[in-house]
Amino acid sequence: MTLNFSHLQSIGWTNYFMQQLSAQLSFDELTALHSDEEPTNQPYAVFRITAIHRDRIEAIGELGSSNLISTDLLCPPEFRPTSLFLAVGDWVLAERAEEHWRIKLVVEPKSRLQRLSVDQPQLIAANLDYLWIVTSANQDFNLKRLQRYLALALEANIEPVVILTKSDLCSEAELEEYLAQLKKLNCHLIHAISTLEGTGLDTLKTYLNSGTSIALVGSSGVGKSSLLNALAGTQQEVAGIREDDDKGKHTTTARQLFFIDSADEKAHGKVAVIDTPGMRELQLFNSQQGIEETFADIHSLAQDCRFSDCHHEQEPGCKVREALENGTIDPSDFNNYQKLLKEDEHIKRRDLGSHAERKHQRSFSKMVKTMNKEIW
Ligand SMILES: Nc1nc2c(ncn2[C@@H]2O[C@H](COP(=O)(O)OP(=O)(O)OP(=O)(O)O)[C@@H](O)[C@H]2O)c(=O)[nH]1
Ligand SMILES: [Zn+2]
Repeated sequence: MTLNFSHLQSIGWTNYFMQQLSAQLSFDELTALHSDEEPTNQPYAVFRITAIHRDRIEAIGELGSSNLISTDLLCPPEFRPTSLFLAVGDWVLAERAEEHWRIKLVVEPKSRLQRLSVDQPQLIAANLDYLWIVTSANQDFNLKRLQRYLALALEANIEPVVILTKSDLCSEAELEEYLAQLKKLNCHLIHAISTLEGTGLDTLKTYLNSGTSIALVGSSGVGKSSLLNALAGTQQEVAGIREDDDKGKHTTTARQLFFIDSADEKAHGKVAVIDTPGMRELQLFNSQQGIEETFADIHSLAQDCRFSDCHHEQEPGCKVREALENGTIDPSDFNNYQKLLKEDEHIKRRDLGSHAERKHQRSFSKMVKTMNKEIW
């Protein structure tokens, strides 16, 4: 039989993930996944992680041809600590474990956002199409912080969208000035809105196509939740009904994925949105490429410096210095470029030891899994 992923598609499942999953499974496992069994006997099912709590993982999936259901997944030790191995938005294959479902593998993600939190790498979200970088048209406005978010998105190959909120708080002239500054960023999707006056919301609705996944980042109070509520038309709610019980249905957590109705004509279409209230300080790591893309103009000049290891200080033939002197590049952009790269380099050097250790652990658990498969 052909698998019916129709409900999953409305929450972001695509052929891309099917291909990844097929490549990760053995023939027998694939056959079992496509089995004709009743949902109650189905050995495997695909779920999307919607929340990661200390003691449990919430996910949403489709059993048989039933509607979407929400359930808790069992998390085996090889996926712990979850902050390293699982992210909200990840697709997982789970196997039946009596009346529960246990995570078996993570479908190779299309994109993953990560940061350093209390000196530890932490996955923020996975499989996003857009990162909505939200700032407000008042004292929160800070280009340097936006560049940091931009690097985060570009590093993860997620399309960044800059949203300037609370446009009602400033004059036309001030708004023009804010927008002029934003246009200097290496991001061509920029929108000014006011949820108070309802302006600009229609443009944002064009992003809300069925199956799309969006995360919102920005300082506390810039209006992320207000924006989401305005777009959803209602309070955010978790799609699907819970299979087992009603505990923790709306527990607040830093990492939670909600579904709002899509704005396109497809009935029952959903858009996955992740609000990130916990992300006040964003510490990037492993983000060299994202930083270079964020400052593409400076980076491309740096490629032309006479010395490949040019520090852009007093070296002869430095194209960056030259551009700084003739005003082609902004000194504050240059400072931020240098600062972010230095931070990234510093963390890389400091963490080299522990990262290598983790990589070793991961390849070890992979080896054990392969051995188990062979024994089977
Ligand atoms: N003037 C004006 N105020 C707004 C607008 N949007 C939101 N606000 C106000 O800004 C405040 C913060 O809004 P929230 O939506 O809670 O901000 P947030 O980004 O979700 O904040 P955290 O949840 O702390 O991350 C509230 O008092 C809102 O009423 C707007 O378009 N114009
Ligand atoms: Zn140089």
